[in-house]
Amino acid sequence: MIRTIVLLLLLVSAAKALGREVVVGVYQNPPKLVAAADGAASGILGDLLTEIAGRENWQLKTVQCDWAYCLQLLQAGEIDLLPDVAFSEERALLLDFHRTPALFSWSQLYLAPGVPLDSLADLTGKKVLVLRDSIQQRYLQQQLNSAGIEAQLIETRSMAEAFAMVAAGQADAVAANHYFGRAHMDEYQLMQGDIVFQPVQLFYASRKGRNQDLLAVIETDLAQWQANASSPYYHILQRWGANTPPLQMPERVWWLLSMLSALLLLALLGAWWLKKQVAEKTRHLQASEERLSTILNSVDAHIYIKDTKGRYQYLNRKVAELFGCTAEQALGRRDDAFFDAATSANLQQNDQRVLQQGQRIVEEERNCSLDGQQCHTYLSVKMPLRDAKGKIYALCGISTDITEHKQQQQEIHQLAFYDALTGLPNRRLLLERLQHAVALNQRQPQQGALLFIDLDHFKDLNDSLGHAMGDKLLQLAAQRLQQHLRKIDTLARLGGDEFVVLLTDMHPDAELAIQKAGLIADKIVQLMAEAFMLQERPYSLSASVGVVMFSDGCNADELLQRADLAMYDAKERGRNGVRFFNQQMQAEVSARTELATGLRQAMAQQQFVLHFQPQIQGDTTVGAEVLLRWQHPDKGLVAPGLFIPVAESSGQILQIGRWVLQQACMQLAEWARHSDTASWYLAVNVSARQLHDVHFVDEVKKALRDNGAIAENLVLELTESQLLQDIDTVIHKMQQLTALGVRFSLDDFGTGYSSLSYLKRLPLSQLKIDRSFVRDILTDANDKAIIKTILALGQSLELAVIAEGVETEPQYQKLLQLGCQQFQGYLFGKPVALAEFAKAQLGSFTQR
Ligand SMILES: Nc1nc2c(ncn2[C@@H]2O[C@H](COP(=O)(O)O[C@H]3[C@@H](O)[C@H](n4cnc5c(=O)[nH]c(N)nc54)O[C@@H]3COP(=O)(O)O)[C@@H](O)[C@H]2O)c(=O)[nH]1
Repeated sequence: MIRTIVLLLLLVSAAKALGREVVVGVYQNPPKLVAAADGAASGILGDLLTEIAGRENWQLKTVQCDWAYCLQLLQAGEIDLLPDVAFSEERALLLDFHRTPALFSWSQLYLAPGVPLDSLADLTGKKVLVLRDSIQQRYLQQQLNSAGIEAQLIETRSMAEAFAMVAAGQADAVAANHYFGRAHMDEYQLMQGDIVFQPVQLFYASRKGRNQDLLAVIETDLAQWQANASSPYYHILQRWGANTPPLQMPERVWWLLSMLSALLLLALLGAWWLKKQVAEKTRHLQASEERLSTILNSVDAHIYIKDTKGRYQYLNRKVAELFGCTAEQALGRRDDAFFDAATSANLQQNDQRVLQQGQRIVEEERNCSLDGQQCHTYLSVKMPLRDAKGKIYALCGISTDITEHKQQQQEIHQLAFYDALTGLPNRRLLLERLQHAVALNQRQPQQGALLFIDLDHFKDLNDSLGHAMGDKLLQLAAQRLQQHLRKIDTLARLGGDEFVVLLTDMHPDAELAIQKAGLIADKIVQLMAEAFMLQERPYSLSASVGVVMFSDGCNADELLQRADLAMYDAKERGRNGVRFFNQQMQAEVSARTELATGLRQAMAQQQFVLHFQPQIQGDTTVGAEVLLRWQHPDKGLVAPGLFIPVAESSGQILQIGRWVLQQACMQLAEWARHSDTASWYLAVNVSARQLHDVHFVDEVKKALRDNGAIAENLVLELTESQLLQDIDTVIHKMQQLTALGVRFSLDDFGTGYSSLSYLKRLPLSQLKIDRSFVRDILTDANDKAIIKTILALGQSLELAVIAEGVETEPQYQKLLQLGCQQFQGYLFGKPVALAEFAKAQLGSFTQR
């Protein structure tokens, strides 16, 4: 055993004597590490290693490399030791270190002259040189990243190169250990910056698990030497100018480092807070973007953004639906990808007004799909979008589909201004156009005319063939008229069977214009007289036309009223003709209007009175005709011929007739109470309007009932003309009343169409020979013949016949001779008030 130990000791000492080869990496980092001219390791750490190697009999073999390469060689195990290696946890995974630091060092920034640098933030935009793979590089990069500072870190291979580059103005600063910086800053004329960072402990390092023995020796020596101020350690430090005690940091460095750390902490806190704010803002933005998107996609409008080239940059759900694709598919495409050529050209034109002239426009756009099949109308509001400098970079559009609204508007317009049956303009549109034409004519007289057309006896068609056929005929008439008019003329339907033609620009010469209007009116009468085919059968009617020419100071309403008057005049003159308006018509209308007003007052103020004219048979008064008079406060007694026609046309005859019936029945009832007069009857005139009124029968019944009159004593006088219309209804009404006992007399007999066929159907009691025949009975053989015929007719139909207008004894005698038995006329008594009538008829009749 002892021999073995001795042997080992001998081997160790032999090995020592031989000297161990230690491969050392050397790079230039003065004064800490320097490669001497012969390649030997020098500088503080080189000399220390040489001192230790000398004592331990190590043969140092140096390998020159730059820092990064040296580190690679050490990790690869190709060198045994590398001085000047700062400790880090990361490196400790790959390398072994001794425990006692060989040196303490820190890093500082060295600056080109004039570069201000008070804090890390000042590095923004600066170029900073760092040794490649150095801990300064890693540290600075981390700090800059976490503080969000954008500085450019540029790698270099050596400190000397880096200092030279800053000196040459190629960079703003260089990060270096303070040993190198202090030793070289003056040489390169750089300034020491206030930023101090990363204090480090420097060691000799070896590849993990390889040279523990070497590191153990270094550890022992360093520990002993650092504890002894006269040791080689301090000599070497002194030699390389590192006079300050290297084992502790200078106070300023600590202070600076603390400040830096505090600043860093603040910066980190600031960065964290900023990050939080940004995250929060981003969240808010995202949330509000989602909200906005939800809103934009829910609204019932098409919202979009187009760039200056008309390419879609944004579109909401409605637009995507319209295009039939997703929003993403539509982005970047132009309108010509979705609309037909005309639409996209129009859209482009509108867009250019916004994009080039910066206008905000509101336009109605009619957009049709690519195939032109689907067209919609939009109300589009488009406005330019500008950047911070006011330059237009896009447009934003909001388009609302108003197709339905437009259609409704069109329908409303159609309903408001056009006649539903014929499609012609209605009264309102006619008046609008007429007002316009009148105004134009006043500025530029070109002569215009208004033609009022009314179909004659149109009611008969409705009554006989039904309203559907009536409507059909109105449509055919409208078409026929329209075909013969110019495009600039207006044909309107006012309602019922009334049409109006507005003719403008007829002729500057008034005479010629009147001629032209007359020709057109005649043509219309001809056109309407041509048969219409209804249910495949020809139906003929006629029309009456009133014409008025535009004249000074006459407005649209007045013109229409005048044309209407002229048309009525045409009707009164036998229909199927044309009448031009003249002032006399106007005067008649004014008089009629005045009269109608007077009649209303007369009724209200009980100004009507009844006169009675006797009717004679043999020598006896058998009854009387009731004749209406108006006791006018100014004009005296007004005869019915002057007001009955107006009462008829204004409809007041219904009220007046009711009153007459009531009064007549009252009188009948009164007479019935006295034996002398009990058999007297009263003949009451009934107007056409009354007879055709639906309440007529009831009103007669009511008058009889109200007054307790005997129906058999009431004679109602009708005229032949009243029986032309709606004969069946009239017969039915007469039958209802004759069933009660009421009698009917046919007045003015012989003047109208005395048709035997209807005479036989009518439940009549009496025929009344018109006084025009009686007047000339003695002189006119014709009249005499007519009277004879009427008397014969009455006999054969078993009707009583009464002659009216008997004024003279010879007339009376002649009538008696011809066989007439009943008479009425001035010969027997004029129509007089009741009192006078009673006085005259009760006793004095025989004295005539
Ligand atoms: N609907 C109603 N119509 C009425 C009513 N009262 C009258 N009338 C209508 O007015 C017409 C004119 O009536 P009047 O002016 O009263 O004339 C009557 C007689 O005065 C006139 N007459 C009678 N005898 C003679 C005569 O010998 N010579 C002569 N020149 N005239 C005479 O005739 C009129 C009566 O005619 P008629 O009715 O045909 O019998 C009148 O014709 C009615 O139409 C009324 O209440 N309601």
